[in-house]
Amino acid sequence: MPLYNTLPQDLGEVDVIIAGGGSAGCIVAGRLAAADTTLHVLLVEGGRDNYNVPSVVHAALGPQNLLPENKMAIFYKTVREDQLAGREMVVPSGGVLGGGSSINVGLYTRAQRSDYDAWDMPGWSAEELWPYLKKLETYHGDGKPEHHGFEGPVHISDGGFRPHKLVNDILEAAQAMGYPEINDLQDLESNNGFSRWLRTVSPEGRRQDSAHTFIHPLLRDGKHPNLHVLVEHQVVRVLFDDEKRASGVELVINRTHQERSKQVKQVVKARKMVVVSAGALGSPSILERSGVGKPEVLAGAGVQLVADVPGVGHDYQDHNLIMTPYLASLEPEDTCDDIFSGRITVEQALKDGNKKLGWNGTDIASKIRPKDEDIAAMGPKFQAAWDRDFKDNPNKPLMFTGCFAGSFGGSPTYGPGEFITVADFTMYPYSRGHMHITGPDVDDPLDFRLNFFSDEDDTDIKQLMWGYKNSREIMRRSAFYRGEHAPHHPVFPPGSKAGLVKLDAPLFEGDRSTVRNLEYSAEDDRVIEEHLRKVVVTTWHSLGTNKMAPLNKMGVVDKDLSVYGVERLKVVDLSIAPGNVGGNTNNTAMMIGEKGADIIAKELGIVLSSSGALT
Ligand SMILES: Cc1cc2nc3c(=O)[nH]c(=O)nc-3n(C[C@H](O)[C@H](O)[C@H](O)COP(=O)(O)OP(=O)(O)OC[C@H]3O[C@@H](n4cnc5c(N)ncnc54)[C@H](O)[C@@H]3O)c2cc1C
Repeated sequence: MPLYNTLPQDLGEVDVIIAGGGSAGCIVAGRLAAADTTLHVLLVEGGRDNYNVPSVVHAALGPQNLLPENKMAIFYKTVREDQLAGREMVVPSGGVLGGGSSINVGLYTRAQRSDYDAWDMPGWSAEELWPYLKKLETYHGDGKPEHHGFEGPVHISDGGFRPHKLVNDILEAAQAMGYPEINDLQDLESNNGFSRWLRTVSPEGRRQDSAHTFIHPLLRDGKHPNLHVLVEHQVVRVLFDDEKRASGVELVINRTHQERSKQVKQVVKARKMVVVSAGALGSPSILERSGVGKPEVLAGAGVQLVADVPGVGHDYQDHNLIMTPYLASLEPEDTCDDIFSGRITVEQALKDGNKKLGWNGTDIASKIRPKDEDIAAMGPKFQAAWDRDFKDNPNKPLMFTGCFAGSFGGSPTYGPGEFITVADFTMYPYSRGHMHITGPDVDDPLDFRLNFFSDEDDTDIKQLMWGYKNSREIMRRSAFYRGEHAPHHPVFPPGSKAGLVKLDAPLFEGDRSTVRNLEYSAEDDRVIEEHLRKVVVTTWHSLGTNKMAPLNKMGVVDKDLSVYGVERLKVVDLSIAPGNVGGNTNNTAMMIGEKGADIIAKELGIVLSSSGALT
């Protein structure tokens, strides 16, 4: 089984090196190694192996992966951001084999048709990407068969558990606000409704991360000695020959996992290609440390220039998220709280075969747009942005609103069924940040800025303000609603008509349409804005830092994912996304992995299987 945490002495040269084993990288490595067993592929992952790790396999234990002591995530820290109430923000990102797909919430969300079309690159229109979207999955949900795949390694299902009473209640509440239930919101076309969300979890309740689906089967079938996986090692930089062809990588032991007494660098050579796949926050740093980037950034970091590609690390994007808890009267068995709070131990849950272990707590979510009167209420600048970018494109949602059954993160002090948490994130924020190196080594500080809420017209904060108000109205129309959990809501002034409440019963008897919308004054809006600056966080959906676009438009890679100015070097991960997508990003990262594998295979003269099956 060629998985190592020490570089074997005889592994000095392979055909293809993939730097970063996350959602996309594992797919590239798995597809290539499976298709041609004479091709020696080395996947280098900074994090540890994830095989059968309980917090990976059981989606309900996912939040444990965000505890720093568990060493499953990389915590990228930003500079102090004044527009975010002076906070230094932290963006956790997958830091283990499988990357984000091993630690994420597991929501199965595809982008919208118009997202890929707007990328405007030959070979990357939604129509051309359909085969890759289908190839990766085995789908167990509703919808039309022509929109899904049924032979791929990644099973998509409800994971074997759903709290139906809660789900139906929220769907009815959303309907009372004008949002219908949509059978399949992941067909690239549907929009402006709620849906019973599926998960990247198998019907048996096992997480479907890229490593368990594309790497571990090959490591264990005895037929793929050509696939080598090196964990707990970081790629410092890509090496080039005199013709600026990528010829190998320089590695170091990852200090998070093993002793590295001194900066001992090791080299592995690549006969054919190097693929950088370290994610939107990891890949730009590898390129810059390799001498590919903006000359001023490289000079400041003491790195010699190889290729002048100013777009590297530029135009960072994410979605803007708020998680807002509400007081609820839920059935304890309908929430995650018992597992999160430790009332049920993992050992007990495993012993009992508790189906909640395969649950991510999120069964209902949406892709939604504001109504005309909401848009007008957000002022002329917002109206102009809407008219320009959304109005004539009904395929484009403004907001994701989803409900998490319990208190996200949990606490032993919370009573069972006492909370529900709403997640709202804006799909297409206008603000852009950046990610750059400040020195040549992996341990040098990074110059990372989210820059949320920095757009000139304040459109981004207005979008999220609408999200807060709109989801509050949906909660107010649910039967379980008992008010707002005050510590995590805006502090409205005394006498405000939008003041927080604590109730003993629902706001309606029988007919939800009797509930009237709250009224917000200008002062209330000011208070919400102040609140949002304090609570907005990453949605863990970093992308766009090595854009696929023409070089003169700050592009870093071309349509074949080749890095400008050098040869034999590709980037295959979410950093290449030139524009944002209307949904959670793991599916897009996996699609990029499939498409990247196909591009590379064609260039190397390898034939990939046309079905989704791995071998
Ligand atoms: C907590 C969390 C929750 C999320 N929830 C969802 C969700 O519910 N649904 C959804 O669709 N999306 C979700 N996402 C987002 C999704 O998982 C990511 O967009 C996706 O994983 C990105 O894939 P990628 O291949 O671009 O990068 P990643 O998966 O991040 O892979 C990059 C890999 O490179 C490694 N690496 C970094 N630097 C180096 C280096 N120098 N050398 C070697 N290796 C390196 C990292 O350890 C990592 O394994 C979530 C993400 C997180 C973190």
